[in-house]
Order: sequence, then structure tokens, then C-alpha cells
Amino acid sequence: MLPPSQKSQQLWRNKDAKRQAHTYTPCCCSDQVLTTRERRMAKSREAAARSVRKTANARQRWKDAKDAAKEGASGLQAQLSQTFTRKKDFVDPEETKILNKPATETKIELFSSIHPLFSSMIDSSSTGLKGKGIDPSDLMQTMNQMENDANIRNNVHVETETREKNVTARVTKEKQLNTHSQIFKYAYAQLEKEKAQQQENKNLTFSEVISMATKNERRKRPLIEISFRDLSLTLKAHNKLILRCVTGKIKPGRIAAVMGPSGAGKTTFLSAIAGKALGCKVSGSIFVNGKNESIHSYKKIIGFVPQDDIVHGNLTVEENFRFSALCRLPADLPKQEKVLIVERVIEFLGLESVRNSLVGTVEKRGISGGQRKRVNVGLEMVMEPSLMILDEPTSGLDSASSQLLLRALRREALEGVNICMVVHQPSYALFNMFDDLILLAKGGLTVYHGPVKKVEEYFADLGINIPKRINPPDYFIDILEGIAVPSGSSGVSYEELPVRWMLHNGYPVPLDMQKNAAQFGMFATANPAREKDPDGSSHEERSFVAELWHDVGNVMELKREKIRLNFLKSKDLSDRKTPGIFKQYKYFLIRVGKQRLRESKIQAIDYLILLLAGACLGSLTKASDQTFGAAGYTYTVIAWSVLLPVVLTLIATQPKDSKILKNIAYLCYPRWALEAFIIANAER
Ligand SMILES: Nc1ncnc2c1ncn2[C@@H]1O[C@H](COP(=O)(O)OP(=O)(O)OP(=O)(O)O)[C@@H](O)[C@H]1O
Repeated sequence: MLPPSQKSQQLWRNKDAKRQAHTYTPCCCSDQVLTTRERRMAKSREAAARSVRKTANARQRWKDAKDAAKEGASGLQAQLSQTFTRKKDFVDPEETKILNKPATETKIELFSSIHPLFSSMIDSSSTGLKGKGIDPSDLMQTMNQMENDANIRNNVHVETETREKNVTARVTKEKQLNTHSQIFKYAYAQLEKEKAQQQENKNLTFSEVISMATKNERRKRPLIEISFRDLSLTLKAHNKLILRCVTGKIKPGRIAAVMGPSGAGKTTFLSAIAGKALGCKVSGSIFVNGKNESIHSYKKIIGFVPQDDIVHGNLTVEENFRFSALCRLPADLPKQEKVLIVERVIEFLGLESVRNSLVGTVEKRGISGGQRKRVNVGLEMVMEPSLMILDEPTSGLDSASSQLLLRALRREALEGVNICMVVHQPSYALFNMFDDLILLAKGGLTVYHGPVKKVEEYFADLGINIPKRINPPDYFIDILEGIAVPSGSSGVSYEELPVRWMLHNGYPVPLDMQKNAAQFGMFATANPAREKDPDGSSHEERSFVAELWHDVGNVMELKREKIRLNFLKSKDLSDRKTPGIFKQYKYFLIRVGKQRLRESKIQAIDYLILLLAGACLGSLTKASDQTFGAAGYTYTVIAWSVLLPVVLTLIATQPKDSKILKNIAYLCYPRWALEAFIIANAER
């Protein structure tokens, strides 16, 4: 039990942490400038969202009324055609009843309340129809006319057009959007439209869903399928096999989970397929869309979320997304489309409430750990990748947040994105949200690779049945860890499972694994965790100098590989033209500028140094030249030293200002330029 004073302190700390996650308190003048600017932008964005919501509501009312009127009109049509078959001069009392049918009446009333034209049309049609025998299909025609009439639409506040004929027309229209609020209005209107479409899609029949999914024009992104055969990785430094004979395929439009005990080689596997396995000797083959091409040729459309954070703590959630989108989306994509993509990701990931909060650093707390994880994923989602590789994106998330993340990824998969992720201990609900499973045993050997739905059946065929009330993924991992002994009739040991998988699929079994057949009484496996030591060199006693030389060689080799990976250009097959180096340089500079403004302490020290430098320079001038107006000069130098960085930062971070001024700002701050370049290259 904590004493009351400590208890209240803890309570206060918790409250403070919560408060900081949602509101960002500036701690210096430069922060204040940014915050005020952002608050103004947030206000205009919220106004845009409100206006779009109003429009969407109006559109919904219009749609309801139109449906009601159509229903009423067809009812009317049916009744009238009945009536006209009867004697013309005979007035059926039922007719009046039908025309005054309460439901229809209500709907017609609703529709006529929207536009007076309709009420007059109803009047004239009903009397005319009754009296003169006008064809009731005129009613439908007039309705269509009304639907196409821009003035009428304006009367019901349908401000944004609802049907764009094609993308080109839309892009032309989009080019006219300039202001912040126009862009956001456009983005929110699109989002509302997508939501409405989603709602409509819920009512589709199975065949309609299939035909929709197979329509080529719905697939915006190029598809990437990765197949790998006999993929093995050996750590060069230790001559240790960490991934062995992995064969399989990850497909577009599907989410594959990679699971296995700790140290099984899951991260290594992801690095291998992403072409990021540094310090390793790779054997076997990796095919992209069935062709033997380098995965680096597609790096512009591959999103990689590593285990460690890639977010910038001194930027807000939205800023993080915006910078990623600006640098990695196609350069010719209109700005409003980029904003729309960012907004969509914020919504999909449920980050709306923290969009303006700082992500946070070690010194300054920001959003929660779960939100931070989602931001990590979002950074890659905003670049609209075709292949997404994620290393433990759900670790540290509760079940609800993990499911939210999976739902967001499912939406990506519906667009044809190929998603492969490492996941630890998923709940049963989460486990069932995956399409495929790659189960690795220690030593990087495959135990299962196929649909999630068939994994239980496969293990049951081996005689391994999942005990009641045990989560299947937990049970599989326990077996592979050697914690649980497989239940069932077969008596299969966990060490046999990789070879069982090879035999099940007719894959060749490596020689050293065949040798141990007698041990298991079958054509079986060696201990998969056993390290391969082909030349026995690891047992060799080496002198200290030889070992040091060996280590230095490995480090140098690793550095060389890193440089080659970062700077050597491979043929680009991604069909995406991202912004050029100068554009990217500009984005990085703006980003670094914002970060520096927020790092108030470092900024203050920088200013202090500049102040001292200015003072020194000023005193020197004063000492050597008495007649040059030294005092004034000193103060000028000091003032410029202090003010220049602030002025340049402000100019550089303004979204719309004189291009010349901005370029001067970029040129005048070489240190930032250098920083931006280093960061840019380190991140690629
Ligand atoms: N660069 C490296 N240097 C030394 N050992 C390495 C290196 N990379 C991987 N390994 C070893 O390879 C094995 C597989 O590592 P990997 O990170 O792929 O495992 P994992 O399944 O992702 O583990 P976890 O679930 O704990 O993250 C481990 O035993 C690890 O120690």
C-alpha cells in the first residue's frame, strides 16, 4: 500500500501523462509559434469536416427522399395502370384510398418539402393523370431531370458533386483546390463517400462482391507476389544457420502471420524477403511476381515496419504521416489526394483524437505506447505500398487495439496489398483474422505454411490435437518451444515437425537431417536448433589478434553492405516516380526545422553559443577598429546571431510563402541541410 501522499502524487502523474498525450503544451516561444499556427490550421480543418458532414447529411436526406419518391411513383404507376384498364368514367373509391395511402403520402410530403417543383409536379401529375391520362413515367423522367439539375441540388446543399466520370476529370477539378480548407473539404467529402460506398457494399450479394473484387479498375496498386524456394541464411560472422530451407509464397490481397518461438528466425525471414538481411549469406531463391528480380527494384512500393520505432518523437502524429506521404507518394499526385490518403490512414487507425499530439520522446511524453505502434504502421500505410512487411506491430497492444490494427490492414489487403507480419501470442479472434500462417521452429525451419483455416487439420493429421480451452496459436508455440508435449496418438516429437512438413510437401530433406532418421525411427530430422558448423572453424582456438582481425573484418563487411544497400541503385520496376532529391531535401529541411523548433533546450544552447560567438566577434571588431562604430556593430552581430536562425526557421516552415525567401532560408542554414541529408540517407 502506498502512503496517501505518494498515492496522490502517482494519481497526479497518471493524470498528467494522460493530459500530455492529448494536449501539447509549448514550452518556449518557438514552440508557441508552431502551436498557434497548428491550432489555426486545425480550426479550418474542423470547419471543413463540419461542412462536409452537413453536406453528407443533406445528401442522405436527398437520397432518402428520392428513394421514397421513386417508390411512391412506381406505386402510383402500378395503381394508375390498374385504374386505366377499368372504365375511364368509373371512379373507383379504392383509387382515392391508394393515392392517400399513409406511407406514400408521408414520403411524397417529405420529397415535396425538399423542392416546391416536386409538389407542383405531384399536384399536376396526380390531377392530370387522373383527369387526362398522362403517362406516369413522366414522373420518373422529371425526377431524373431534377437529379441532374445543379440548382436543385444546390437547394439541398449538395455542394460536392457525387459522381465523377473518370479519374482524369477528377484530377483536373482537383487542380483548382488551393486553400487549406478547400483541400480538407475535398478529403473529408471523399472519405464520407467511401464510407457510404462501404455501407452499400455491405448489402452486396456474394457474386457481386466477387465481381467487384475481380474488377481490374478497383485495384489501384500494382500487385506483388513473393515466392521463395529453399531460402537459407547463414550469419557470416558466426557461420551460423539462422534460417533453413524455407519454401513458400506470400500473396497479394492476403495477410500472412509469421509465428514461432523466440529466436526462431522470424525477423530474419522478414529481412530476407525485404532484401535487408545484412551480414548474412543468403542461399535459395526469391521470386517477385514469378520473376527472378531483385526486391530492391520494388523498394518504392514496399513498406517495412521494423520492431523498433521509426516515428519522430518531436513531430505530431499528423506531421509524421504528412512527411512520409510527401516524400514517398508519387510526385505527380495532387496535394489534396495526399491529404486524403493521410486522413484515411488517421481514420482507419483510430488516431483522430491524437492527430495533433506530439508522438513523444524519452524526455517529453507523448501519445500512448499503443498509439505509437499504430503511428509506426501508419507511416508505411500512407505511402500506399503494394507489399507491407511488419515486425511485431501488435506487440504491447491489447486485444482491441490489435484487432483495430488488423482491420486497418485488412482494408489495405482489399486493395491488393500483400501483407506479411510477425505476430506474438495472438488471441484466437486475432489469429482468425489472418489468411495464412508461416510457423517456424527454432533453427529457422518451417513447420507449417498455408491457410490459417487448415492448420488445425494439418496438425490433427499428424495426431496432434489441440486440447479444449487452449488457444491454438499458444499451443503450437508451446509445442515448438518444447514446453508442451504434443497430445494425441502419434507421439510426434516437436523436433520431427520440420521434416514432417518437408515430407508432406515433397520438399528435399537436407542430408544432415536425414542422418538422424534412426533416432526418430523414421526418415527424420536432426535437432533443428543445432547449429551448422561445416568447417568446424568455430571450435578452433584463435589468438586474440586473429579474433580481433576477424571481428574488424566482419564489421567492415557489414558497413560495406549497408552502404551498398543505401546508395547503390538497382533498376526501378515499381512504376512510381517519387519527388526528386531537391524536393525531398526541402521536405526534410522543413521537418528538421520543426523538430529543432520543438527541441527548445538544444535550441537555447545553440542560441547561447551564437550569442557568445556574436559577442566575441563584436569585441574583436571593437578592439581593432575604434572608428568603425564598433558598439553598433557588436549589437548587430548579436542580434543577427540570435534572430537569424529563428527567422530562417520560420520562413522555411511556412507552407506557402515566397519561393525565393524559402530558398535563401535553405541555403543559409548549411548545418540543417547537412542534418537533413544525413537523416534522409540513414532512413532510406
Ligand atoms: N546480426 C546477428 N548477429 C548475431 N546473431 C543474430 C543476428 N541476427 C540474428 N541472429 C540470431 O538468429 C536467431 C534468429 O533471430 P531473429 O531475430 O530472426 O529471431 P526472432 O524469431 O525474430 O526472435 P524474437 O521473436 O525474439 O524477436 C537468433 O538466435 C539470433 O540471436
